[in-house]
Order: sequence, then C-alpha cells, then structure tokens
Amino acid sequence: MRITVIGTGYVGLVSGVCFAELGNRVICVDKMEAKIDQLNRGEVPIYEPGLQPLISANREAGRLSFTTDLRASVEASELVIIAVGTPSLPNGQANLSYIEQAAAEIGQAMNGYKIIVTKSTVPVGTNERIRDMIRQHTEEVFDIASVPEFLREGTAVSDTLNPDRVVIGTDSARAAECLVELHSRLTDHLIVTDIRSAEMIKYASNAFLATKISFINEIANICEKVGADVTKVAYGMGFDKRIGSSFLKAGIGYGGSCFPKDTQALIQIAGQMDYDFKLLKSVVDVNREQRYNVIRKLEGLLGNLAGTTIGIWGLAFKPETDDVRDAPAFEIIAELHKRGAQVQAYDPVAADNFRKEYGSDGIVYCSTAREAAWQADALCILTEWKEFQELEPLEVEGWLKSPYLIDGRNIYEEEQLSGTNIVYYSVGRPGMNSGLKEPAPLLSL
Ligand SMILES: NC(=O)C1=CN([C@@H]2O[C@H](COP(=O)(O)OP(=O)(O)OC[C@H]3O[C@@H](n4cnc5c(N)ncnc54)[C@H](O)[C@@H]3O)[C@@H](O)[C@H]2O)C=CC1
Ligand SMILES: O=C(O)[C@H]1O[C@H](OP(=O)(O)OP(=O)(O)OC[C@H]2O[C@@H](n3ccc(=O)[nH]c3=O)[C@H](O)[C@@H]2O)[C@H](O)[C@@H](O)[C@@H]1O
Repeated sequence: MRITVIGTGYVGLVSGVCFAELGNRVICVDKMEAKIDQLNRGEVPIYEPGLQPLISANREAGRLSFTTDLRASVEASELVIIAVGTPSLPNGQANLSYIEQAAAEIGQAMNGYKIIVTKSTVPVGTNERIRDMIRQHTEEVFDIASVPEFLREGTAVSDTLNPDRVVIGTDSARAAECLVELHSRLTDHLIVTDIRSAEMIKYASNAFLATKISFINEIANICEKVGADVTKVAYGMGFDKRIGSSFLKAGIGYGGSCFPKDTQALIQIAGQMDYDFKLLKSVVDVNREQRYNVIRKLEGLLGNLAGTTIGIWGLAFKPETDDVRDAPAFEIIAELHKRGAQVQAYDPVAADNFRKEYGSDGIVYCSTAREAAWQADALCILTEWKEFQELEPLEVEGWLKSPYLIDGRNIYEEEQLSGTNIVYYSVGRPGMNSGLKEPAPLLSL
C-alpha cells in the first residue's frame, strides 16, 4: 500500500517507519524543511532507541522517503495518515490548527479515492470536522478513520510493532477492511468501532494511566507518614489482575508531551458538555503538587536554600528520550532558582533540548553525572536513567559536599545505601537511610 504520513514527530516518524517495515511504500511529510533535510541526510531528529537503523534499512530498500511536498505525496498515496501535533491552548483545550491546516491541504491534493486516518490525539468530533474540511476542497470520494496512537516514547518502535491493541474508528466498511488488513500483522486485538468512541478511547486511556500515577503518588505520600513502603505496597497490589502492576511507580509525577495536555483537554471536553470531571481535576492537582515534594524535602534538610548549590540528575520527563516537554525538571529547577539556589544539572541526552527551553541562567549544564554532583549541597534525581542506577552510592557520597540525596524516582535499594552516610529521601519509602527509622506514632483508633 502507498501511504503518506503527515508530521514527522514521534508518532509520524515511528509509525511511518513501522508501516515501511511491514512492506508498504511510505512517504513522510513535514513542513519543517530543516527536519526533512536532516532525515534525508540520514540523521534522526529525535532520540529514540532502535529508530535510526530501521529508518536506514527502509530508506535503502526504497520503501521510505521524506519530503516537504505534501501535495505530491498525497496524490501518490491511497492512505493518508495525519500525525501532526495537537498541543494545549492556554485554557487547556487542544489546539487543532495544525490538524485543520493538514486537512485543507489534503483536500486540495485529492485526486481519487483515499482513506484519511487521524493518529493525532483529537477531541471527540474532530474526525468529522476533518471530513467536512476536506469536502470543502474536493468532489473526490474518500473515507475517514480515527486510529489513535498508544506508543510510549523510549519504547516507541517496539510499542508500534507489538501494540496491545489497535483501535480503528470508522463508519466505512471499505476503510475498516483496508485498515484491518494493514494492521493485522501487528496484533490480533483489532478493535473496530465508531469514530467518536475511538477518539474517546485515546483520551480515556491516557486519563486512566495518569489517574493510576496520581493515585500511587498519594499512597506514597501517606506511606511516608505511616512508615510503609510504597514499592512494596504497589508490588502487593499489582498481583491482583484487576489492578495490574504497571503504572504504579511513585515518583515526582507524570510529565511529557501527552499526559499533562490530554488530561487538561479531557477536562475541557467534559466542561464544554457541562460535565465537571472532578476526579481528573484532582489527578492533575495531585500531579502538580507531587513535584514540590522535592523542594519540601530539600528544605527539610538544608533549611533556607538561598546560596546553596543543588545537583540535578535527569532533565528528560522519562528515561530513553531527549524529550523535555512538560518535564517536572522545569518546575523544580524554577522553584530552586526562586529560592536563590544554584543548579548544576546533567542528563545523558536531553540537556540541549532543556537549555533551548529554559536557558542557562542559574544552571551549569554538566557533561557527566559526577560533575553535576561535585561539591553540591544536595543531589536530586529527577529521571531514572540506567546510568544513575549503575553508580555506587558510596562513590556518589564522595562527590557531594553534604551527603544529601533526594531521589524522586526510587532508583536505589536499601542494601546499596548501607555502609554509606548518605541521608536518603526517596518517594514513599520513609525508612531508607533517612534518619526516620521510626515512623510517626499512628493515631489511635
Ligand atoms: N509523542 C508521543 O509519544 C505521542 C503523541 N501522540 C499524539 O500524536 C500527535 C503528534 O505528536 P508528536 O508526534 O509528539 O508531534 P510533534 O509535535 O513532535 O510533531 C508534529 C510534526 O508535525 C509537523 N506538522 C504540523 N503541521 C503540518 C502540516 N500541515 N504539514 C506537514 N507537517 C506538519 C510539525 O512540523 C512537526 O514536525 C499529537 O496529537 C500527540 O498527542 C499520541 C501518542 C504518543
Ligand atoms: O499519548 C501519548 O503520547 C502517550 O502517553 C504515554 O506515553 P509517554 O508519555 O511517552 O510515557 P509514559 O511511559 O507513559 O510516561 C509518562 C510519564 O509518567 C511517568 N510515570 C509513568 C509510569 C509510572 O508508573 N509512574 C510515573 O511517574 C513517567 O515518569 C513520565 O513522566 C502513554 O503511556 C502512551 O500510551 C501514550 O501513547
């Protein structure tokens, strides 16, 4: 099948490459010339494990190409996939301007029957709007489908080639048949449904996962007060098949380009229909608060932070990506600066992207983990890169001015800390080298 993918962000690039890998001829289009030039030089604009070799192999096999010429590629394709961004507007609603522009351009390039698939995360009703917009520009027959994307950054290639399920929302039997055939080699779990339900499945899935994270973070906060260990609690909960063990890692809250924006968008979607989505609003509030626990713990140890130097390990919103969109590191570092602290930060791949957004005022960007920890008054771990987990706490202690470690991602085990003088505050594990060996007395019943 000949496929055009519009947008070469994570979703467009990874799904385009994976469809090429399945034997289709794929043209990836982006309006950013610099990105397309980079891809045509064989460079990959994002850090995503496994992507580079897959792109090279499929380009060499003649199945994958990159262009800025949307019209020519749509004309040459039977299937057109929209994978442009849908960022948040200031009020939390999804900004659909890229979607609208892409739909208009597709409409102008129509030269025969095509299926127009939207992979971008869009509010309920948007695919129907896309159909109307294309219709304004063409008399050609076409069908639309919502096929939301569920990949995670850092594991995007394997998520796309081995998805838990593929959701196909369409009102056309012809489009359904074609899309079932296209995805049938990826999974047996093909869910063919109506367009609006498909659009909602995506938001509901992200909102549910965000809810799991805020839930376990609140449990972690209570664990710190009652002397329980949230990792053991999550382990014990996870064996219940109705709960499941994933997305129960307590930490500094979720970040990234999707959970923060999609939770806000769903609150707005509900609000527009006069529905107050109270639960999701709390999930968002809990998430925002969770980031500040790092600051509270630092202040608990150091008192006034003015004039202190704080080491930061990790700027990306999660490991194995250089994406810093909505990374908790932004707010945490900004709070440190507000309190007069200096920051020395290290991330294995995301520092350049962070610097572009945040600037360099009050931050020294370091080229090693050791440099970021060197002579710091305290060290905070904000991303659980494997590289940090492999460092010996005893060695890290020797780099620090004071042996204070605030671990926002629970990367160390108790045994790794024994024999060190590190005062270690993690998330929801109060007993670990924190000096809080005895939990506070429980309220009597
Ligand atoms: N990043 C992720 O992990 C996931 C993202 N999504 C959703 O997928 C969508 C895309 O997200 P990302 O891949 O992160 O996007 P992104 O924002 O990183 O990239 C979008 C790309 O589309 C290009 N573009 C915009 N309008 C265009 C047009 N008219 N013609 C050609 N190119 C155009 C932009 O130049 C940009 O390179 C969003 O709706 C997002 O919510 C869904 C699942 C996972
Ligand atoms: O719509 C999207 O864009 C994507 O959003 C998430 O994927 P992603 O943001 O790449 O990364 P996740 O692994 O979900 O992590 C998101 C955030 O939650 C945090 N998290 C995750 C899991 C957990 O147990 N605890 C926790 O704090 C991570 O540190 C990270 O900041 C979803 O997992 C994907 O299914 C979805 O396609």
